[in-house]
This record gives sequence, C-alpha cells and structure tokens, in this order.
Amino acid sequence: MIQIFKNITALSQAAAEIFVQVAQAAVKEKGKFSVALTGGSSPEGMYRLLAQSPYREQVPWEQTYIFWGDERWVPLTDERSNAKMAFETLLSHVPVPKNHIYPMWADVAPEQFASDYEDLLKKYFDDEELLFDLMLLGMGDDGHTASLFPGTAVLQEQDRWVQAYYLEPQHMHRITLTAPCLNRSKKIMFLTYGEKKANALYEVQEGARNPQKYPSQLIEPLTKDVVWLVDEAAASKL
Ligand SMILES: O=C(O)C(O)[C@@H](O)[C@H](O)[C@H](O)COP(=O)(O)O
Repeated sequence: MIQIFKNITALSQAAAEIFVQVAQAAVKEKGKFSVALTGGSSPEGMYRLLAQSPYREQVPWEQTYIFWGDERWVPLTDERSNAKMAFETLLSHVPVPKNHIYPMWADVAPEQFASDYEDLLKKYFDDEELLFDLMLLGMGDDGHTASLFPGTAVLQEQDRWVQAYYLEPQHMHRITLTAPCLNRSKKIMFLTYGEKKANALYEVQEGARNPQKYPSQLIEPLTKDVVWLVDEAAASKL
C-alpha cells in the first residue's frame, strides 16, 4: 500500500501516528513492543515528533524494545552513525529503558558482531515466526534499503539474519538485517521523500522485477503488511 503526502512534514506526522498505534496494540496484545529503526534523513522528522507532545506520552516507552535494521560500521559517536542520530532526535528524550536499546555497534570485528547480533535476536524472539512488530525502512536513490545495496552478495542470503560486509564505494563496512529476516516483520513501514527518489520508487513499484538492481523489491513481508509513506515529489513518476 502506498500513501502519498504533500510534504515530509505531513508524512512524518502520519508515520508518528502509525508508530503510536502499532506500539499501543503490541503492548495491549503481549506486553511489549519490538521496533527496528532506520537511518538516513527520512525518519528524522518522525523521531523528533515522537520525542514531543502529544506523541511522546502516547508511546508505551517502558515496554518498548529498540533494534536497528542496518548500520554504518562506525562508533556511536561518529556523525555517520544511525544510532547516534536516533539518540539525538528521539532516544535521549524519552523514557525507554537503556537496557531495551540494542544499537548495532561494538568494538569488535563487524562479522563477529553480525553473528552476535543474530544470536541476540534469536534469543529475544525465541522461535517466533514473526519478529519485529514494526520495521522502519528508508530507500536510497538507487533503490537500496537497509544496507541491501544493488549488486551485493548479501542480496542472495537465504539463511543468515544479520550480515556485515565491506561496501567498497563507501569505504566502510555495513551491517544489515537480511531480506529473509526483514520479511519476518509483522509490519514494515517505508519512509521516502524527495524528487531524487522518484525514479527508484517507480522502478521498485512498477518496473520489472530486478532486485539485484533495486533491492527494495526484496521486501515482501510474510504478513504482506507493508506500507510506503511517500511525498508527492517521490511519487511523481508513479
Ligand atoms: O544507513 C543507511 O544509510 C540506511 O538505513 C539506508 O538504507 C537509508 O534508509 C537510505 O539510504 C535512505 O536514506 P535517506 O533517508 O537519507 O534518503
């Protein structure tokens, strides 16, 4: 499902409302809310809203558990860190218990960390078929999502839940949940805005199937519950 908004402000508001609804429903159903955050600029507006009234008071933060869909392999103090952005815009301002927050970073080799993070997720979700209540994702101008970049080997992964690899064009490691893991989310919400996304959004939604070129096409949750919140500029070619 695609929902089109006038601009990023309206989109962020709708995203914050969905976040609140899913969090409340999950806590009502089973006493906790498990969410995976995304990086990039697209979720910033939503994070800032969630840190303020009236949203801040509506989220059951004490029962919320925070994970990430992907990360740039840099320390938490680095400007490029997705976790740093989330702490600055949201997590430092709300009463989510510190031990409910699982950033994708430790001072170990990235491949080791990927395997540790996968173990942590398997322990946390304890054999459940469906994992995160809400998975937030963005999409790059090239159609990548999380750290599933065009033409990379991680796109073929069928078994592992978390992978780390060196992304040559960016001269850094990336760590990412794989498509089979992402697709076990109960609900996936993409946030995408701006004219630069228009071509990729068209290809992902309406183009021929080619996930090697447009990895966002790999996102097909088992529940089929995926919603794209996009602005008019991003939607201009649909
Ligand atoms: O760490 C990252 O870079 C991501 O998580 C990535 O997948 C991001 O969501 C897209 O690149 C969109 O980024 P923007 O929101 O900045 O356009």
